Amino acid sequence: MLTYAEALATLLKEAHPLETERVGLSSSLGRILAAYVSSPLSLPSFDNAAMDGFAIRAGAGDIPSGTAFTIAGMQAAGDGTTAYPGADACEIATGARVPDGFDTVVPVERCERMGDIVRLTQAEPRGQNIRRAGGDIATGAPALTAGRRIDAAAIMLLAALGIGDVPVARRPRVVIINTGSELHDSGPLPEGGIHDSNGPFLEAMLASWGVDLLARHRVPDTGDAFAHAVREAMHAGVDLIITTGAVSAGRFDFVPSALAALGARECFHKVAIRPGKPILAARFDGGPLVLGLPGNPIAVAVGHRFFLTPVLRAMAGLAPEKPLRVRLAEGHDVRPGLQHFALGRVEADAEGRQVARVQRNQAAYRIVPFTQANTWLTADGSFGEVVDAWPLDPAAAT
Ligand SMILES: Nc1nc2c(c(=O)[nH]1)N[C@H]1C(S)=C(S)[C@@H](COP(=O)(O)OP(=O)(O)OC[C@H]3O[C@@H](n4cnc5c(N)ncnc54)[C@H](O)[C@@H]3O)O[C@H]1N2
Ligand code: MOO
Ligand SMILES: [Mg+2]
Repeated sequence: MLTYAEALATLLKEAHPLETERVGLSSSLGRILAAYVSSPLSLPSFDNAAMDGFAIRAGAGDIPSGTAFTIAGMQAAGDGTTAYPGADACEIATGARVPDGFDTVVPVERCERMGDIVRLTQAEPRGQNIRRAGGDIATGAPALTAGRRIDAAAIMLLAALGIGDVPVARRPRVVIINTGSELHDSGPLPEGGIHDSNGPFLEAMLASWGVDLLARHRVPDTGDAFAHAVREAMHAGVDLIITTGAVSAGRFDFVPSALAALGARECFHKVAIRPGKPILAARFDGGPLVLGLPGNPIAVAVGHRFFLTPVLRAMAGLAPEKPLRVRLAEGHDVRPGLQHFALGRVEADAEGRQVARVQRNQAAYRIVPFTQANTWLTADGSFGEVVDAWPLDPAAAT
């Protein structure tokens, strides 16, 4: 049986970066920047007043209190370059261009105006209250790095730089296929039925990552129904099919054979991990990649976090994630020979140091501990002094 590292390496060979597309700024939120953005202009692009008051031509040194100037005009925000030949002062608004040769802005609170004369009521250091051109970012300087998930802050900077559209990674076209005759939506259940939790979970996680979800099918435990859903997904031009259930050792575990019958090339089936051991990956040459997750919900959560997320990152052109190494508060014995993924919490201990605790009473089928965890902890063999910690929600990872 493959180790996790071997299985992941095999899988990532099949996950190629998707093409880049350009999107308008207003539809770029949440997208992953596909290329480095350097600043096309300097910000601010001209020297402008930081305060409402008077622009002064102070000349050499600071301006003593009581100095008076004749006001030659008014410079409003948005006015172009206006020269004030021979003048030493003009009224100015916050954000307005500082006229050439003027070198200080005195706020209205620090002077008094009589007609077209303004007199300083306090000494004013030269050069005050001017936002210098390029003071925020210079032309050609790095603005945003490739791989950045575009958030509102990035949009503020891109808009300030006058950038109207950005290169982003194309979103993968994904189809989810949940298998199980026992599965039902919310509401009353027939005898033996259960509510489908894998489907809504995967749909939510993929929405927060940002994919183009073409469909979510639920199929009964027959290979034909499953094959029909796979064929429909392939006609729709899907990049990635995620299935849940029917990959283990039972009579109704038809996914491996159904995919083989459809011509998929199996990349691996069963990995030395827990939860998630029966996981499967297959590839339709020239077609989609298939990730066959086990049916147990926590195995689906592990499959999503440690197999699907690395695939989504590779398709978005992102480098593999790096976990945080943290100290374990207490030991946690596990079955040797398997790589374990345990739900946990990373918190500051009494001394304020990051420490990890494994969630108690978690099992491959229990869902409640998942809602109380804030991290996944991984270790091959027993959990010793330190473990690797991964944020629960990969969209939050950088
Ligand atoms: N003899 C063996 N039995 C099992 C083994 C094994 O090695 N030998 N592996 C166990 C492990 S580990 C897992 S994980 C499960 C995975 O089995 P399948 O992938 O075949 O999944 P199913 O049998 O279809 O379902 C398992 C379990 O999960 C429930 N389920 C399925 N889909 C959903 C869904 N969408 N929402 C909520 N719950 C779902 C299903 O009702 C079953 O209870 O196999 C073990 N068995
Ligand atoms: O893969 Mo499992 O260990 O039951 O979820
Ligand atoms: Mg089964």
